Amino acid sequence: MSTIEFCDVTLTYDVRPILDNLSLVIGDGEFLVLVGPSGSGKTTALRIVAGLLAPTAGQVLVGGRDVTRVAPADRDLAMVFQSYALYPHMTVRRNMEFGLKLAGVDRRERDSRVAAAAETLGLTELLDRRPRALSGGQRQRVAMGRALVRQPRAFLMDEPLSNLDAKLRVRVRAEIARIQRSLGTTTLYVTHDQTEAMTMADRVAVLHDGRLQQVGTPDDLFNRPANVFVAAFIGSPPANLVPGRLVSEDHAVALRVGDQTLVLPVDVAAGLTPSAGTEVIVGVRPHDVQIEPPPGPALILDVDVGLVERLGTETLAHGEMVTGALTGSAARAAIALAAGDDELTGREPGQEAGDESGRAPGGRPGTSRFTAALSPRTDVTAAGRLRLYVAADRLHLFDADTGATLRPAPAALAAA
Ligand SMILES: Nc1ncnc2c1ncn2[C@@H]1O[C@H](COP(=O)(O)OP(=O)(O)OP(=O)(O)O)[C@@H](O)[C@H]1O
Repeated sequence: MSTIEFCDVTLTYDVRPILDNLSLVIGDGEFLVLVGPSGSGKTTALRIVAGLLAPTAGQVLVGGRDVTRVAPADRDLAMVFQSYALYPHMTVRRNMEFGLKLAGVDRRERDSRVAAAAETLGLTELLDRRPRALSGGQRQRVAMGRALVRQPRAFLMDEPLSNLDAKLRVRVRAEIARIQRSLGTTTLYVTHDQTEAMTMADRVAVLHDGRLQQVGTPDDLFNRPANVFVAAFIGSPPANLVPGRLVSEDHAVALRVGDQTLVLPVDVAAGLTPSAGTEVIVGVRPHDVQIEPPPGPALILDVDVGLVERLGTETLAHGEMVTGALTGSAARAAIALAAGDDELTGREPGQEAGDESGRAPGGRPGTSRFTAALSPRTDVTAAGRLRLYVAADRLHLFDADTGATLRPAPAALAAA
C-alpha cells in the first residue's frame, strides 16, 4: 500500500494561505498530476509530502501512515527535480548508485539494481559516461534512474521536463508515463503544463491560488469542467468564455446571449433551475464551433477575425466576439489566467494578460477574445467577420458569480 493522502493540509506564510485545506488521495500505483499556474502552490504541496516543508495544519499520510512529523529520509519517497542535480565528476553508474551506497546497500545489490534501472531507462550503454557527455534527455533519465534504484514507495516529480526542448519533452514524457506504468509505483507529478498533465496522468488535480478546483480523469476535466477556471485552464486553445443569461421561456429554459435567445433542449436544460435572469458564463471549446449550422439548436456567434494561424492539421482563427462584453469576476480571473500563458492561447508575444477592467486581453472595451479551431480547408482570412455555430449540447454553463458549473456531473468532483 503506497497511497499518498493530503488531509485538510493548509500552509500559510504570515497570514496568506499558500495551500488552503487541500484534501486529495493518490491511489496505490496511480499517476496523479498536480497542475496549476505559477504560484498556485504545486511545489509547496510536493515539498510537504517530501517532508521538506511542514504544513501549518492537516496531515499527510503515506501508505496509511501519518508521516507529517517524520523526517524526509524516513518517508521512503524519491524526488525527481527539474534541475537534475547530477554529480558532474561521477559516471552515470556512480550517480545512480550513490544514494544506495549512503544507505549501506551492498555492492552486489547495488549493481543489480543499477543494471535493472539502466535497462528500463535505456541507459545501459551510457553507464560509464559522465553527465557532461550526455544530452538533456539522457541526464533526465539518469535523474529518474537515481530515483528508481531506491525502489521507493512513491515518486515525487517536480517539473522534471522543464529543462528539455519541446521535441524531447514530448518523447521523455511518454517514456516517464510508460516506465511509471510498468513499475506501478505511485507517482505525484507537478507541472504547470496542462498538455503534460492531460497526456501523462491517470487523474489530474487542478490547483489555483492554493485551492483544489477539480480532480478527475483527463476526460472529466476536458468534458465536464467543474468551474470556469478549469474550462479556461485545460484544453489547447482554452475554452472561450461568453457572457449570457438563463431565462424562462414558455416553461422551458432558454439561454440569452446578446440579442439572441436559444431555447435549450430538455436534456441540456436538465438540472438547470433558472430564477429569472441568472447570469451565466458560457464555455465554448474552440473545437466545438462549426461554420455550417448544425441540425439541432445552436448558439450563433459572430467573430471579427484579427489573426489566422494555419497549423496544417487545423486553422486557428482568433478575433473579437461581436456579441456582448465579458462580465463577472470568475470570467475575468479565468481570462487573465488563460491569456497569461502563451502555450495555452498561442497569443502573440508581448501581449499582456487580461486586466481588471473586465476586458478581454488585447480586446477593445465591450468586445471579447474568441478563438475558433477550424478545419484546415476552411476559407478564412484575417479582417473578415466569421459566423460560427455551437450546438446547444456542446455548451458549458457556469454561474457567473461563483464560476461553478451549473451542470455538475457525478464524476466532476468540485472542491471550489
Ligand atoms: N518561503 C516563502 N515565503 C513566502 N511565500 C512563499 C514562500 N515560498 C513560496 N511562497 C509563495 O507561495 C506560492 C506558491 O508557491 P509554489 O512554489 O508552491 O507555487 P507553484 O505552483 O509550484 O509555482 P511554480 O509553477 O511557479 O513553481 C507563491 O505565491 C510563492 O510566492
